[in-house]
Amino acid sequence: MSNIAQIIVNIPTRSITKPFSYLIPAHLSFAAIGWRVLVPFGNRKIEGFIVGLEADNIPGLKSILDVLDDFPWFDNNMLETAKWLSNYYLCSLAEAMRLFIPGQSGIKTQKAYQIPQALDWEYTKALLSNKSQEYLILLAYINEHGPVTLTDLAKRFTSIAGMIKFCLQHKLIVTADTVSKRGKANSTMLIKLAVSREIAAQIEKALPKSKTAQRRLLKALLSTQELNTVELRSLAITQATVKKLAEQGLITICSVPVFRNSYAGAQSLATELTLTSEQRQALQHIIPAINTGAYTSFLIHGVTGSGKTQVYIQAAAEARRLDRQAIVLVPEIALTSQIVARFRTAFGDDVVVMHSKLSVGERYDAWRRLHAGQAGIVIGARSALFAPVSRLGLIIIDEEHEFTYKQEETPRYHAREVAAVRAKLAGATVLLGSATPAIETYYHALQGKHKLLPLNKRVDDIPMPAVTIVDMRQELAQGRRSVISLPLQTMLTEILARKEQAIILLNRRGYSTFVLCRECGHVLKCGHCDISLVYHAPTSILRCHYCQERHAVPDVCPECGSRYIRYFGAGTQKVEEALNGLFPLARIVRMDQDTTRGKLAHDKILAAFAAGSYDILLGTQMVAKGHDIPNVTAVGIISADTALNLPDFRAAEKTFALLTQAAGRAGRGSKPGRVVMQTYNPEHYAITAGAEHNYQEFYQQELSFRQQLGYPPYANLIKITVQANDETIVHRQANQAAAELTQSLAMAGAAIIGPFPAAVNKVKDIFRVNILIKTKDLPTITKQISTMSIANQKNIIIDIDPVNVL
Ligand SMILES: Nc1ncnc2c1ncn2[C@@H]1O[C@H](COP(=O)(O)OP(=O)(O)OP(=O)(O)O)[C@@H](O)[C@H]1O
Ligand SMILES: [Zn+2]
Repeated sequence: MSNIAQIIVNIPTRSITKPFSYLIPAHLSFAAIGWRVLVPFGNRKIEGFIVGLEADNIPGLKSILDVLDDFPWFDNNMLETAKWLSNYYLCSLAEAMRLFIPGQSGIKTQKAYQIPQALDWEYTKALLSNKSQEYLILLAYINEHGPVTLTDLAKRFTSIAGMIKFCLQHKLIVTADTVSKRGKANSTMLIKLAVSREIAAQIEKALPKSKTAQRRLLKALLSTQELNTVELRSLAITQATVKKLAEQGLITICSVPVFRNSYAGAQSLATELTLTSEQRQALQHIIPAINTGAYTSFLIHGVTGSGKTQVYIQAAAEARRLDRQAIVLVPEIALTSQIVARFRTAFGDDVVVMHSKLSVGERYDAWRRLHAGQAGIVIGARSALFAPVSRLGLIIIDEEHEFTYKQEETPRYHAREVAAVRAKLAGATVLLGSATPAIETYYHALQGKHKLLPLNKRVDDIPMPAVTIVDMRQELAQGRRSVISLPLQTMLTEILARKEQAIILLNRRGYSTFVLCRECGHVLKCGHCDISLVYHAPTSILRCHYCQERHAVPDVCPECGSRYIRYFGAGTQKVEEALNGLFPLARIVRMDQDTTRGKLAHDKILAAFAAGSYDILLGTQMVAKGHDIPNVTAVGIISADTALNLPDFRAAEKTFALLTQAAGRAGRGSKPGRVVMQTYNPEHYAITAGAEHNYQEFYQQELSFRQQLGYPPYANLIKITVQANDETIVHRQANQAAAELTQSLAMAGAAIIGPFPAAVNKVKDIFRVNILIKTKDLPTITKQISTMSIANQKNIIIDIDPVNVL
């Protein structure tokens, strides 16, 4: 029989990647893989998860102290998903499993005191004879209630610290830690009669008149069989009364989980809205798939404003009807309060929202409710994928093309890939949704990996907005130097006069994006990062957007001493200034990283804008995402080219998606929408196709480009990044790694590109050099890499299917 458990301890640190061995004591022999346990670790007691079992005889092992739940925390599907993750993304099982473990440890240990077993009370009394009575009272209290915490004692005794010190010194008390789980249980107390009704009735009559509460409780139980906490409260019956009757053996107290299912709300919503014929058709495929209980994956390719959310809600309702749970992933929880609100309207308390602002207790509570099946729908960013739902029936990934679905730290997983694995194990349905699906996803859909469900029209046949492309070279030729072109200015003037609203996008924050000496051409750069400093206007400060360092603006060029220091490139602050100049009466609100630092800042700005408190919402890509505001009839894109010129093979895809999404915010209500796109590349297919809302056109062009260069979806990529604070070392190591890779992978038909310095080759004083591997046989290549020395070097990052290749 296995007597040793391998345990991953739950300490939020990346440095612990290996499990530790602990002895399983006989009375806990039922503890199996997946159980959450309490183990000694250093001089602490902490939470751990059993990941392996073996039978062996290793001397000197510490024992597991206790189990923390009465069920295994990891079910088989969760464990299998973690194993897949560790194989596919080349991380340790511990790192993969940690994804399923909510943040910080869920247990709390507190110092406590108790009386040692062999305390000689006679000796103690003698010892304390010249001390105050308080000492004996204290010891008696600890004896009766121990172990007791210092906090508890401090409430009852004054000058407790001195007494504790004395008692510890003389071994009258010993320390013992108490362990409690954070997060309150979602259960309610239920009271029942423990004796027959006849006996209960007799006792009730025999009770003295003064015991009114006890009589009231018995009477109530005689008439209703059982009472819960709420009913007890309404009868004004206290815990003390309940306890008295329980002690006499007249009643039993049990605890039952609260089950909240607000599915009823969904039905009423379903009847209120008449689905569009396209929504209905999509659901005619999705609903039977959910019912089969076998894995199916769908791609809902729906233009902006086609009502994808409603399809998600109906699909979730079907999963709930079958008593299965749903995971809903959104790109960024702070920007998606609208979808959360719609799910809440439909499902009420059945929805659990996971976000980083939850406290440990709240997070735990959410986890427990999902685990116990008391909540059926979890909405959150990519990490919600690891929610402990044991009856998974549906995974929805909204805006599936978004890059936030890729985690940029170990384990570098992509939510779309992991969702497929989890769903396959659980026999669940996957719904991917987007107006601009990732090239890979659409390609895979055409290959049959996802069933393609198009929503080609906006609800109510609302037309797509009309887009004007403005060639900024022409503007300049006509002597116009403003960041706001004439067509954009005209459009804004018109809609402001009609009391309609506008969204203006510029995906760069700050005032000026670089500062240059006109005399010698020197560009001011961060001392720690190889990137130009951004000028921020209100504080007149230069900031590095990579390490956040601040610099004062120099009076003269640090290179040549010239006074000709000038500012170039426009950020959101500059556009705000220009808009204020052109439209002094318009109410303008800016939303970018600088204005959304506070909690709920995004929500506040968006809610105020949606409520009509502002006329123009200006900001970075966060203004372009998913918002559904009927009075927005105009969208202005200051620079369609911000992402286009980056040396990234996904530059066009990013540009097309952002333009389409941004344009899609216009004209979603009864009034038609218009869009102005400013660009220096008016002929580029990402821009022309974006202006025509023509995904097919973009897809065809982009696919042939990918095919020519052998990029995804025609091959898989692996990015190897070597990092070090010394430039020579980093290059030497990267060259070595590349040589090693070439030698061992060439046979397997992989192409090795590089090493080449990262686009920003130094960040926070760390130099970075990349190597890219292209392969059509990812499993073989990753397996090969896992055996190489680079797989175990701390300063080398291996990124499977990287989203960012820069
Ligand atoms: N069947 C329907 N009848 C009437 N209105 C609907 C219907 N379905 C959805 N709507 C409304 O249409 C609007 C657009 O829907 P939704 O926000 O789901 O679009 P979307 O497809 O997610 O768009 P985007 O990709 O731009 O985020 C919303 O205001 C929604 O309430
Ligand atoms: Zn910096």
